[in-house]
Amino acid sequence: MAVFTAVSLDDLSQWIKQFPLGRALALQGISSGIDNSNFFLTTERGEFVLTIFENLGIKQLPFYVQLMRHLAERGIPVPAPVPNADGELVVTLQGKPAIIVSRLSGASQMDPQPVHCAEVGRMLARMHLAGQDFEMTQPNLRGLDWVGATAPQVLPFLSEAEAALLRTEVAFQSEFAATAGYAALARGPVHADLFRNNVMFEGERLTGCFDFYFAGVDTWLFDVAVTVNDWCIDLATGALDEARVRALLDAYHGARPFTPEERTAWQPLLRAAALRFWLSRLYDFHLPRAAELLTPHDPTHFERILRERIERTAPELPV
Ligand SMILES: Nc1ncnc2c1ncn2[C@@H]1O[C@H](COP(=O)(O)OP(=O)(O)OP(=O)(O)O)[C@@H](O)[C@H]1O
Ligand SMILES: N[C@@H](CCO)C(=O)O
Repeated sequence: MAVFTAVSLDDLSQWIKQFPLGRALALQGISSGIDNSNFFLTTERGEFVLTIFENLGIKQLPFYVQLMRHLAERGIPVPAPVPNADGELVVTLQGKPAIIVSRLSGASQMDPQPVHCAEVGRMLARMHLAGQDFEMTQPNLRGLDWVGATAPQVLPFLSEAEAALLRTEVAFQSEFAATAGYAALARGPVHADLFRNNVMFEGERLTGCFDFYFAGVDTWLFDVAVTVNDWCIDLATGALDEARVRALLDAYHGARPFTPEERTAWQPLLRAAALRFWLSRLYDFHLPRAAELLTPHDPTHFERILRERIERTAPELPV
């Protein structure tokens, strides 16, 4: 159950008046999600999602929320934050930061086919392009600095084989990040967590994506790698499914062509993306937050993906 802060319609009756949404008519807690309290909110003006932030620092929120607004204004199908009468997007509810955003239609596609992967690839490329003139900046807070700081914290909990893999991969990624080829990669705001559960579909049509709370400025290719490592794999083994990889990459390339530097960096970045989620899952598994209420994600899933990417060359980026 992912409603950590209790809110009733009664609690909202005064609070909602600062928004141009009319009266709140219905409020329903959303049970999925592990980081925030989410509610479907029906008002006289339509369907919305109310999010109360449980863990995110107030300092980071403006980047995420303004980025959603920026992308929504440019026609990318992401939840549009609703400003209050003072133009503020983040307001306090029950003593915590909260936002109201538009509700996307559709449902997650947890068994994606090439047609769905193509939609995701096209949308991701459009999102990268639309983010180019976003003025705020915040690094990817799960980037290489975080990897370097977090790996030593989990190492004491690992088997010898796991520890060896982690050490070797962190060293490999640090070396790669110091190359001129890496420095030449295109960068901008990236979603950085575009997994199957963060995208909505109606049939074969993508209706939107959400959960921007790991967004930051990083290489566009890292975002592509994160997305491919979830959308285009056999979940049991972590192996890439060539037809889905091709569909996603071709569609992305059609909207924003890959560069020669990106073609060179593709295999290392697939590994970087696997490492990032292996490490965050290891951290959550071995060092859970005091108030953690839910079962952490399985770290071995991303260990398998990382080993796969090291052992087998993935389909190359299209030319
Ligand atoms: N704008 C939206 N439109 C429709 N549904 C939404 C929207 N935002 C969130 N949801 C629903 O709420 C659920 C939880 O949202 P979200 O994934 O953002 O929460 P979270 O706590 O950050 O989760 P996690 O960290 O596990 O990804 C989603 O699975 C989705 O069903
Ligand atoms: N997508 C992340 C969870 C955080 O959103 C994972 O699968 O580990």
